[in-house]
Amino acid sequence: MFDDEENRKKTFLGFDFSTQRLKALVIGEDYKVLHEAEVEYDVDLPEFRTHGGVLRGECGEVTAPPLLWVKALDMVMDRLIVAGVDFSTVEALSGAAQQHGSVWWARDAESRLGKLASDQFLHTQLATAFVANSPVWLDSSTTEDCKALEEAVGGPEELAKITGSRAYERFTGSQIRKLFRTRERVYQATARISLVSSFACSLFLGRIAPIDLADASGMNLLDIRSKKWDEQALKACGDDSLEGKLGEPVPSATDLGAVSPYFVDRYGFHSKCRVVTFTGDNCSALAGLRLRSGWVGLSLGTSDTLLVGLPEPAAPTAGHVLVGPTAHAPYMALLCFSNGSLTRQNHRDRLAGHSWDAFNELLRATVRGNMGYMGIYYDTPEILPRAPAGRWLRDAHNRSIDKMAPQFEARALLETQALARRAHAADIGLTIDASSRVVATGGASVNKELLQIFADVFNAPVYVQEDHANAALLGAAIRAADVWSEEADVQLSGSEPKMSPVATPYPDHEKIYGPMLERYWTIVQDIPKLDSETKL
Ligand SMILES: Nc1ncnc2c1ncn2[C@@H]1O[C@H](COP(=O)(O)OP(=O)(O)O)[C@@H](O)[C@H]1O
Ligand SMILES: O=C(CO)[C@@H](O)[C@H](O)COP(=O)(O)O
Repeated sequence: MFDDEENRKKTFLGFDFSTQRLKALVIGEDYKVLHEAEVEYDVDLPEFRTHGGVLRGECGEVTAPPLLWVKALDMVMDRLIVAGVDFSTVEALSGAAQQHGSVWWARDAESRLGKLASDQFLHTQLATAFVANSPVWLDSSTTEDCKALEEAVGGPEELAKITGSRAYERFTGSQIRKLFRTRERVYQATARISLVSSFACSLFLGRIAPIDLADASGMNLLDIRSKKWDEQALKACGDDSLEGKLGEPVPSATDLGAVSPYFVDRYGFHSKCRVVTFTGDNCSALAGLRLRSGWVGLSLGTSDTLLVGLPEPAAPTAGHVLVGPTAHAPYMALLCFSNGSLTRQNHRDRLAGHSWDAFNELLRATVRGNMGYMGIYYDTPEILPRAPAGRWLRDAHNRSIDKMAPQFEARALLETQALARRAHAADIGLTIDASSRVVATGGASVNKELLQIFADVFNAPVYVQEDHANAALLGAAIRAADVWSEEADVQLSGSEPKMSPVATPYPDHEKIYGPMLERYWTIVQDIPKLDSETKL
């Protein structure tokens, strides 16, 4: 280690508080990954009794205990030490988190954050810092609140024009409204409301961190043009205290200050280590992939999402437009499908045991197009299209069937998922042409059989980033590095990400998947209760 401040080794730390696990990674000045660690909630913290990182209620409520995330942070920090991280070299840190979830802080929480004892874990000191479990993005229990919010601002189109989205059950505005309506005492006992991203940031900052503008766009409360809270939407979701509980949102590239003394004393961070605004995981993935025009990001995490950078805001009829996380992407479009990796994993377990290799063997036992068998599998209520949990299977004549052989089920699940992603992307006007490429990331992006299906269905080559399979996590560290470099006026050698093609479409893709794309819409029409007022 050098004594000279300028020549000191410089590293950047990123976190991803995602649905199923907390991941952390350290990059060097060249943005190459030096160390990594993760904590899987279900496995490493079984005392919280989560399944897939969440707790499910009987009427579509899905929550997570915020203390789970705090304890996971205690654990991941220790795992980073074991991995050999020297925290004194970290110049800046930032993070990503699952979007839309809200954290409800008790009155004395902020003062506690400011005077944490460094000889104790965070989770023992913050055990009573929260007044409620956190509703998360899988929650679908707020249909009534969505309707009221849309009515209050003049209808769904008007809400989409202002906030970038029609009302969605999982968005924070309707979640806040529900808590205000059904648990008013808890609402009144709440000093501040954070998103999961700003909550996680607060732990490092030692005070409640401001909400990031990109992630704030997933609340149905922010005017995405003026970048201020929308008064009508706030009024529809809470009382006069709501604006104060949320605080003023800030751009994603904001240096919020130095890391709290707790981390300096306990882990040996430099006292000047900067904390950069934490953002939503999809926003962070867009930043980590550094998407160019014509490229479509495909995040295959617990949810599947499609991400595209936009030069200007828009009012989508479906999906979302968010304030962008970087100067290169002033706005971004996001399509989210709730039945992603966890649904694939459930059916893998059912059809092939606990092995992806065995599942891929099943896929290889069938042909592309699956002899006409198709299947929509919603283990959890779906967001796009808005639909209840259920299963809709079809034979080659489009007749409804109850079951099919395991190899046909395996391919039907994956092909119909990819067709749905393409169909809904086309529905919001996303065109795929000869210059398009799909850039895949997230846990399932290591599965080449799956990526081949996406290449054929999208008629575009699928690339993955060579540096790391998790762009949200890498994006968090890169954002920290970019903000630090700008402020310190120090050029870092971090280069453009290296992308490798992993799947290219076969010449007969259109013949096979063109008709299936049309059949997808006919199956969707058979799914009951699709109107916006029906409870999921
Ligand atoms: N080889 C694979 N094929 C398909 N899916 C995989 C494979 N390996 C891991 N996954 C899936 O990746 C998911 C986790 O992805 P990740 O991006 O970490 O999710 P999240 O960020 O939402 O917690 C798991 O649900 C798992 O099923
Ligand atoms: O709700 C959304 C996006 O609108 C989800 O994409 C969450 O942000 C969860 O992300 P993953 O844990 O699946 O990456």
